[in-house]
Amino acid sequence: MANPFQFRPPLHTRVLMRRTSAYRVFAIFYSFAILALLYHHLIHLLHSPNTLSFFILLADVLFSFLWASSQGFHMCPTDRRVFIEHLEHYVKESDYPGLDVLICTADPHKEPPMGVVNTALSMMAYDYPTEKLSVYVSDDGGSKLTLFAFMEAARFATHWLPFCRKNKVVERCPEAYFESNPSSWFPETDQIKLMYETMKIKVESVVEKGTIPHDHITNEQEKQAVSRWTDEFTQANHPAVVQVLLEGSKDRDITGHTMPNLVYVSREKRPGSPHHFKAGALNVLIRVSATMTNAPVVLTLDSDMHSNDPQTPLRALCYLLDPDMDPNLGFVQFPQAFHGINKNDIYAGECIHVYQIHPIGMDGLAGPFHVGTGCFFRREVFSGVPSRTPGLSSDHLVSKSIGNKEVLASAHHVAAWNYENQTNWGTKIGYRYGSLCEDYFTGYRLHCEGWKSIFCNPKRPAFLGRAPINLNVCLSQSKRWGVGLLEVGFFKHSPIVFGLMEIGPLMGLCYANYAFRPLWSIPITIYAFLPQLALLKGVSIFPKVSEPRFFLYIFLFVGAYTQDCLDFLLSGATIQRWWSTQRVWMMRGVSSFAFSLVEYLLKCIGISQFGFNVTSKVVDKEQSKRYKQGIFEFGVSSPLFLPLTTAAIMNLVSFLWGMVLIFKKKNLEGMLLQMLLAGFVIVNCWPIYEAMVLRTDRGRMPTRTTIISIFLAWALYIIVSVSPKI
Ligand SMILES: O=c1ccn([C@@H]2O[C@H](COP(=O)(O)OP(=O)(O)O[C@H]3O[C@H](CO)[C@@H](O)[C@H](O)[C@H]3O)[C@@H](O)[C@H]2O)c(=O)[nH]1
Ligand SMILES: [Mn+2]
Repeated sequence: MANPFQFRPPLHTRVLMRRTSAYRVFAIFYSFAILALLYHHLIHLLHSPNTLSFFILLADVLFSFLWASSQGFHMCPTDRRVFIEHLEHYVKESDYPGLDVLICTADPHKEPPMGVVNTALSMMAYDYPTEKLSVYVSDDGGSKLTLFAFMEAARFATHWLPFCRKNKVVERCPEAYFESNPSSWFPETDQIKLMYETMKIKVESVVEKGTIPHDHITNEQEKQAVSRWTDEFTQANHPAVVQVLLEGSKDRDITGHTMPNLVYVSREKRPGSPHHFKAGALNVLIRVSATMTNAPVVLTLDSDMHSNDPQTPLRALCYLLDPDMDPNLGFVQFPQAFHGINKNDIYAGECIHVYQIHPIGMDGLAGPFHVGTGCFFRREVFSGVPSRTPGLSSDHLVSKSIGNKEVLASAHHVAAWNYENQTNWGTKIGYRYGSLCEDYFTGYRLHCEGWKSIFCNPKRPAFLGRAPINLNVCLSQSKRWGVGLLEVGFFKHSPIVFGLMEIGPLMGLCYANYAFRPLWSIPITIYAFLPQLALLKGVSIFPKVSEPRFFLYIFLFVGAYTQDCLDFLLSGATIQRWWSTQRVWMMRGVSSFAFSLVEYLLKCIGISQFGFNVTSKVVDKEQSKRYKQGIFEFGVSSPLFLPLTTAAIMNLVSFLWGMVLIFKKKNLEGMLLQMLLAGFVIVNCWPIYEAMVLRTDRGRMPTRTTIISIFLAWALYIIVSVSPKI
């Protein structure tokens, strides 16, 4: 008998990208070129061992390793499409699974509550049956100001949700909607805008003052909630607070329609007991939501990522509800995308490699890594290895109302500081502890357990967040990532050993490529200083133009750069943005990644401790103006800038000295590659010279930093000039 379902139109399709064969052929040629270079280095080192050759060999070996590990991303790049319009052939809207949205925030001063509120409102307004939707907010800042913002938001939501529904608004984050000057102005728009502005002013003034005036508390329930902030209540020492702000079974919007659940959670914190940062916060939310609604689908989000498309959950359902899907599908990852990026994306905030090129590459293997936000999980993923009987049915729904006393008691119980003691939370279940990149680490562990993932990359970004608009913040953020990645690289189940066996060689390579990213700092730093120091001493270290090896170098450099640039252009980015990305890559190499390596080593020998330094989302007006003009922001005298300025000075001086040498000795042939290298670095460092010498605004390079780096460059020169081997 014919299967009655076999004529249903597909929910999604998948194809291997056309560029795959070109990638593979190029990889073969490139590998031979690398082997030839390494062979030559080795022979040379054996014949005449010296420090310089050793460092160059070390740099090239690391470059080669990192290049080889990046090939995992290039063997099966995959393109997918989903067809939301076919979903009705598979499931009725009333049978959609429940969806629990988990949002994290950590600090009302770095993450303004109005931003978090906007994120939550945009999710509450999803095109999804409201009775199946719950939004949970974790506040690691333990701040009554954030709670107050959400009490206001809950009231505003009863107007905002029907407004979006009635007018079919696509932009459901209120701030973004009003900012975009909507062309279709509806009769109620002015009124709702006024309501939003009033709420915003009220919340912002409360946050600024740091206290909630009595007259702002309108009912007994709110009074009780706020009264938990006693004098002993501090950010690092307080009991659990679970506050139901909207209850789907009771609350109605102004048109009488049901509302989604909205729950505020601040887990218990006690001094001296580890709380595992965001991973710990998410695990509490996973448990609290399990006691209250236990939806089979869980969406995790950062506080600054608002929804940009109300149909996003339906896209995820196209995979999660497909009866022919691999039963081990664990999560559907959407890329991080950003708004407010300047024209040339000077800080490479879009991270095209991390959020586009690499996930597309992994999607043809076991699936993309988890990037912390914008990810739809099957709840089961958090309870251990995949079972053979997956279920997304609604029998999971919990029967009691979320405001029920018993339910609230168990919600508080699972948010207690010591709840996880003697359990597998963080080791075998939930988000995994042990890395500051809890997202990457958890995704890795899930893949090792046999779960699969899928990359969903719609044309209209599903979520939009904010990327740092300040170089120091940007470098600190990548320093934190660097430490987190090294923690995975040198973890007992490191991707390079355990991963390769567990998830297959290509996936293992992909994970290893990230785990060892901070190692880029070694070859980049060597190439930023050594050939230049040699140039200052008049020593030629690369082959002459007449030698065939000269072309080997040119091929290796141009080949890698061209492939990367093409990858970028194919993902829709501009060439200027690619240029910025390669520049920031070098900056990270000498600065943040080098710092991560040092910080990680110090931690290993027990000298230092590190924490999750939350990325600031506060926007300074003046800085934001400079950012829009594409001007780099230095301003503070941060140690992270020192390697940048030192390298900038070293390259400039050696280039000028090289010119002198060429004129005097006419030895252009032997020095050409060193001169080209220094010239390339100088072009990249242009904004640094400007900031050191030409600029007068507040974002210029602090004079202190410039002076220290002149001294450092000079000291390096002295060290090298007294060592006879170079
Ligand atoms: O103790 C903490 C620290 C952070 N967070 C939250 O974690 C999220 C991410 O923090 P943020 O500082 O914005 O991280 P990013 O610099 O954007 O970092 C990226 O890298 C992180 C891992 O290092 C991932 O968790 C993020 O999803 C990813 O966007 C935010 O919502 C924070 O509120 C907590 O809840 N508790
Ligand atoms: Mn963030």
